[in-house]
Amino acid sequence: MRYQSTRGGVSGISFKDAVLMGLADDGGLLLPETIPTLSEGDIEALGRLAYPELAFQIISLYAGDVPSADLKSLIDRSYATFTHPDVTPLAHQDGIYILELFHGPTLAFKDVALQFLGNLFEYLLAERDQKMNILGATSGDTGSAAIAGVRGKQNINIFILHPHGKVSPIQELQMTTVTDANVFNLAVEGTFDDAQAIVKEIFGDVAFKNQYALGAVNSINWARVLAQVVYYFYAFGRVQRLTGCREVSFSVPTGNFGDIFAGYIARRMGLPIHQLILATNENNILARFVRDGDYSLGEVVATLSPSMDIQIASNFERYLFYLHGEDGNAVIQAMADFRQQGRLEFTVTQQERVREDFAALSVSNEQTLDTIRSFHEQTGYVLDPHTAVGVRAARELSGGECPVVCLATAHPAKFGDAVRQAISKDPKRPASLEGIEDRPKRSEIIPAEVNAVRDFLVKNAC
Ligand SMILES: N[C@@H](CCOP(=O)(O)O)C(=O)O
Repeated sequence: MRYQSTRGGVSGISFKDAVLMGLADDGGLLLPETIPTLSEGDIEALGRLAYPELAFQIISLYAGDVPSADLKSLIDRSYATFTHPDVTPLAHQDGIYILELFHGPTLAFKDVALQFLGNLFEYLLAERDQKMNILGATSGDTGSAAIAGVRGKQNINIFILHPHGKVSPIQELQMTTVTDANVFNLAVEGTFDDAQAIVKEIFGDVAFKNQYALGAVNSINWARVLAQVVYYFYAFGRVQRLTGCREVSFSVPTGNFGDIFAGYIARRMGLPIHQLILATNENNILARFVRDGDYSLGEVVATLSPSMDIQIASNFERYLFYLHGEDGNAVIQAMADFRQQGRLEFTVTQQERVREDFAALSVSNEQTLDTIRSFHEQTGYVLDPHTAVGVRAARELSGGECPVVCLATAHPAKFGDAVRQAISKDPKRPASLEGIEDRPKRSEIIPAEVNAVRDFLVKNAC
């Protein structure tokens, strides 16, 4: 399998090189040159596998340059850190299947990919006798998961930018209480979009990127998306065996478009996904895009689901690539138009295609609280606010023709304030959060300026 950039300036590179390159050197995002397709029989057989074995089968299709035994051992180690034997168990509550993606070390779906990516980086660096400085941006969950994936590892330093004061208290503590010498938390005086723009600009300076061996942990890194494709197959297999259904719908709370893009890839591989429901909070650019073709930039607003407080979704460029018939020049033009005008126009045909690919809903804070409350009343199950956004969208948009899986992206204990507002009691705390408030902390407040981050990195790079 070879990889190409959405902007056409990089092609023919291997999986290993794509993982280490992160953002493509032409500023685009990397994608496989072809998407392998699977037969109905293959998919049914995959659906019977245990999670690590399934992950191995799917990831192998895209990572042919990693010897099988090595890949298997990387994957097995990555999922051994999950506290549930099924890795991503499926709960059935009130007619909806809840795919619990939060049993990893930092209690969010990001662990599914970042436990793997941390091990993969370590493996690739040892093989090439190289070092890496990871630079990433987080609206709350990616940061701690990436840190957990590489803390204490040899030859890797990690620099994570989060928007100062705009992540939940537990999310912040999960990052800042990791005081290993290779971990640097930077609280940026701005929004997640500011932080992500800084990261992308620094990656865009290819000479600097190469000099400091920068690595990407955000879903701009193809390995992130790939590892997330796996759980769509897993959920499909489990639900198919339970219900005998031919198709399954998925409702996906998403801010950076990575998680739902993984579902889009799964569908391109042949997974019979009936509806892919894109669920956003009040930062609704993606929902407006799907529903009305209105892709225009708004202000980032703070909501009860802070991990989705995003306007500029980085993976959107990957979808644009397909929407523009895999034409890199059209993507370059679209990205330039968006930078200049803060909006994009789509033809009627493109808008129709988008509505075939996705359904979408923007869910308000009030509706989020109402969903946590009513779901709890009906089932006793406590949703985190992001999952509540997904459940709300599933309820409103799925036609009931086939089962719906809602991706449960985080554990409710990460968002105690929102849960308390909804059900007047605290969510149960998993053991990993016990005493987190009392641990020593380390982070730096930094202006939302490229040079400030660049200087910090230069001083602290490995
Ligand atoms: N919601 C994310 C934002 C970064 O997204 P990513 O998938 O590109 O890492 C977060 O919680 O940090």
